[in-house]
Amino acid sequence: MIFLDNVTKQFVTSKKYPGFIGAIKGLFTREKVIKLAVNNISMKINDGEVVGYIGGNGAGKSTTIKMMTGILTPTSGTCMVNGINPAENRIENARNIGVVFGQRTQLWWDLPLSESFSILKEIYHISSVDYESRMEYFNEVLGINEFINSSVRTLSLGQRMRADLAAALLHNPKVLYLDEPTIGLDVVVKENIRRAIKEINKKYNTTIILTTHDMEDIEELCNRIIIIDKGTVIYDGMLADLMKTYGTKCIIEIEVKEVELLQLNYNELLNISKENLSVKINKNNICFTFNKNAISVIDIISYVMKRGTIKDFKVKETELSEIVKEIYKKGMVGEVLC
Ligand SMILES: Nc1ncnc2c1ncn2[C@@H]1O[C@H](COP(=O)(O)OP(=O)(O)OP(=O)(O)O)[C@@H](O)[C@H]1O
Repeated sequence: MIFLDNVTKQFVTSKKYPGFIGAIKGLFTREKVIKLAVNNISMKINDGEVVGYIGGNGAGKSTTIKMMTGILTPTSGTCMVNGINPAENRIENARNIGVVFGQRTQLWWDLPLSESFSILKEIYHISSVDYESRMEYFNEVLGINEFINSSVRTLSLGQRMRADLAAALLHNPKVLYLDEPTIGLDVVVKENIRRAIKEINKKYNTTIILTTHDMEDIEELCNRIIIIDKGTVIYDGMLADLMKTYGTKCIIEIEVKEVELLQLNYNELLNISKENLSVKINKNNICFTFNKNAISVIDIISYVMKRGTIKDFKVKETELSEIVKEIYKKGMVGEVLC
């Protein structure tokens, strides 16, 4: 279990002055600047959960993960990972965690991949029996045997990500931190990586903390999300609840045959305010943008069908990426959309 209670991290840096004179001045003045990167956050993540930890650039995600991995010490508050204080027991904590950074590899660049795995086996004191069975499993879910004898520098980005994931999991850690695990990958490889992550979570009950800007990763992998903004947790709950509350906007575009249908006042006829339904006409298309809590897709379609012929229609629901974009811009105030 991961447990954070009122955790704060502040960085103290020296004030920088612009230009050459500024640089000289900086040498003689000791003016400090305090940056509150993480501000009093609390969370509890149970074993086996897959949690999306998201936020805009500079929100405080990496700082939080660094405290969970023991790289940084909290300025105040309690951070415990599987009963261990990571900053005080870095080595013990390292045995329980795996980390994958999409942007950089943790493997030995010039060595064949098989050698990297052999080194990790020794570092983590993995028994030969466990090593063999895990390698077999990683080949099943990640297909690593295809390139096991190639040096890491020659691997494609997709192969390298699969190798990095296997390497992070070789010692069967209880917690896996994934930082942008699908960045730069094509859609097929992304799908494979996500499927492997799901399988590994199911097989080993690994707790997974995923930080990403890719909302498809979140939708595919996480039931729960935690959103951080300016160092503060602004949402911690089920993804489905966030979608239900904030994903109320829906768009239907209906192509009709009769021109009379284009001239109706739908707000009046459907008895619905302009706030909950806006209608735009474009050639023979009527575009309804509406709040799903006020009126349903079926209501609108059946109303139009009763009065004329529908040639075609398209429905577009609000995507998670749109909701999250609005939350990053405006915070969690009121209904974000519609
Ligand atoms: N070592 C440091 N010294 C001073 N300030 C820092 C340090 N590390 C991070 N910060 C600041 O703390 C804030 C949070 O940074 P952090 O790296 O945790 O954000 P993030 O959410 O991971 O962002 P991104 O998505 O861009 O990686 C930022 O304003 C950053 O500039």
